[in-house]
Amino acid sequence: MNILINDGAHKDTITTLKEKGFNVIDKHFNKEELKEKIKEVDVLIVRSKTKVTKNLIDEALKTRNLKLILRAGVGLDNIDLNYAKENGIEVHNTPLASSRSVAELTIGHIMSLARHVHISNVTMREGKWNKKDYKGFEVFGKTLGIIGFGNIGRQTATIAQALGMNVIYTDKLGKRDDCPDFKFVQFNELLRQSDFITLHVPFIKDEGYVISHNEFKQMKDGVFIINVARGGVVSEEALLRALNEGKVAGAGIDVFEEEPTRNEDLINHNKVCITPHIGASTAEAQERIGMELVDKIVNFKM
Ligand SMILES: NC(=O)c1ccc[n+]([C@@H]2O[C@H](COP(=O)([O-])OP(=O)(O)OC[C@H]3O[C@@H](n4cnc5c(N)ncnc54)[C@H](O)[C@@H]3O)[C@@H](O)[C@H]2O)c1
Ligand SMILES: O=C(O)CC[C@@H](O)C(=O)O
Repeated sequence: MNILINDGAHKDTITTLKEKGFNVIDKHFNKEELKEKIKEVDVLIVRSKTKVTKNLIDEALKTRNLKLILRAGVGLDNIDLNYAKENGIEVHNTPLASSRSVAELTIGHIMSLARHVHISNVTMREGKWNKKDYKGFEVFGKTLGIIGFGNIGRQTATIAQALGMNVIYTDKLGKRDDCPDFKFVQFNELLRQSDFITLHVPFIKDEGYVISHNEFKQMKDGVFIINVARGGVVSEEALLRALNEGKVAGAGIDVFEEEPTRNEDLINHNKVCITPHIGASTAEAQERIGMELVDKIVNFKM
């Protein structure tokens, strides 16, 4: 069986797959190259970089070798899921393997914003000692509003609660009966009550932004926004305006409407703590993801 790992994988994943007798191609093919390569592949493994579009699937269908697409991670927005399934190609992700890592990055952004860590790193390297400008605040007692109370949202809630934050959440599926420690509120109520708002929802193209101009208007003055979910769930244009008008005091952003982002206004904004889509980029998450991929391949019935 030919397995193409197009966006890299943990070294143990590759070794284990080879030991089990699979032919592993651990190499990145760009969009054009992949159109050819996909014809000889049985299993395609991708992270977020490779876009598995209808066109790419059409190329695969010319030989019908491709039977399984594995997303080494959670979000399936880079894969044309319906088209793959309609054509008998199975698609799976690794839904739990990175939740803790993404939640920890969320808390990292919160702490950085509260204490100016991100901007101190910039100004100190410019030779400045801006001690007076960097009076922060404790997160203890502050209200964290979580939009999307799935795997990552709930992990974030647990850590935030341990820090003494008052956690409220909303979810399109409503109140979760298995989470009695956390208070469910309606979406608009969460916008009004929160000091920090963090999103942990999937990007669904047809649904558009979850947070845009109208939602910013309803928030507290001086609110902080964290988006480690997906570019496209928060409007970058609306966020920049809210930051510049002072409505939003700071933002922690790991994901962008276009990646790699070229949004210089966002990248260079003093009130933005920024990371290059590294939510799942920890040794532990990648190892767990890798082992889950191996299990899925070994148990896949060709
Ligand atoms: N930054 C990263 O590296 C990174 C890593 C992993 C996942 N992610 C992103 O995080 C997202 C969430 O991951 P998860 O594992 O928690 O997913 P999940 O499916 O466990 O939870 C998502 C929750 O959001 C809810 N939801 C969906 N749309 C909503 C909306 N508009 N308003 C309110 N609730 C809504 C769902 O009902 C669900 O409970 C993923 O879809 C992915 O895009 C990012
Ligand atoms: O591939 C990555 O590193 C990002 C993964 C992350 O966004 C996910 O949805 O799992």
